[in-house]
Amino acid sequence: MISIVDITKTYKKRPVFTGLSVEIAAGELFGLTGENGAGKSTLLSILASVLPPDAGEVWIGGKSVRQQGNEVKRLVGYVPQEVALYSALSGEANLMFWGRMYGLRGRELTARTTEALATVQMEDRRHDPISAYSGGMKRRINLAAALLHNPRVLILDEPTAGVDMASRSHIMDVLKEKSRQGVTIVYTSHHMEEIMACDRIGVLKDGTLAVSGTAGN
Ligand SMILES: Nc1ncnc2c1ncn2[C@@H]1O[C@H](COP(=O)(O)OP(=O)(O)OP(=O)(O)O)[C@@H](O)[C@H]1O
Repeated sequence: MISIVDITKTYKKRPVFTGLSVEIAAGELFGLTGENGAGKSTLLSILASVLPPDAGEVWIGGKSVRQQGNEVKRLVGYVPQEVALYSALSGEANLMFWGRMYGLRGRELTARTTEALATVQMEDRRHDPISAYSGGMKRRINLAAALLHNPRVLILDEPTAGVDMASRSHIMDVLKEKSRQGVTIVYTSHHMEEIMACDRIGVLKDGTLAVSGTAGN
């Protein structure tokens, strides 16, 4: 489902990775970890078609992130590390906004918003403005926004950072269920137990990716 072929990325002459390749199968829950600055967010932004690689190619569902970025974005739900929400609007209004951006309208938009709020257990605070949410609640709404259009691929940059333990374990359950339904998930975390729950683990270090196990396992 995701094919990363020999990609290179350099910031101001400092290489983040050189010649990185990996295949991620449909329905796989792939955990990515590594020290601060190892390049996890950079790799995820490339997969989400937000940042181009300097060289190499990434294919998602057979589409090139370089040449078919807009089609890739339709296939992908992306949660960046920074929370991107309108603080004056309620959680529900933020989700409705994102849903419209994904082309959802009318009853479908309302139903998907309600479903996403339930998935991240935020129904009771749906009408409160984002400015009244805790950091963990904002992360949960950000994750809900990525789920709205039922994407085939989820790219999640530390979706549980700042989230309390009970909600983290609920989010992991949601991700495992999505993966069982065939959604391909690439997920970063600094929590070892969350990484260990993945089908395969990739560790980024010194510009290379060491991967445990075999694709499809
Ligand atoms: N816009 C940028 N300009 C210059 N250098 C950058 C930029 N973004 C990231 N870097 C550098 O690229 C390297 C990888 O950063 P990245 O944010 O991908 O790491 P990370 O593994 O996600 O780290 P963390 O665990 O802290 O989130 C770091 O050395 C970082 O300083």
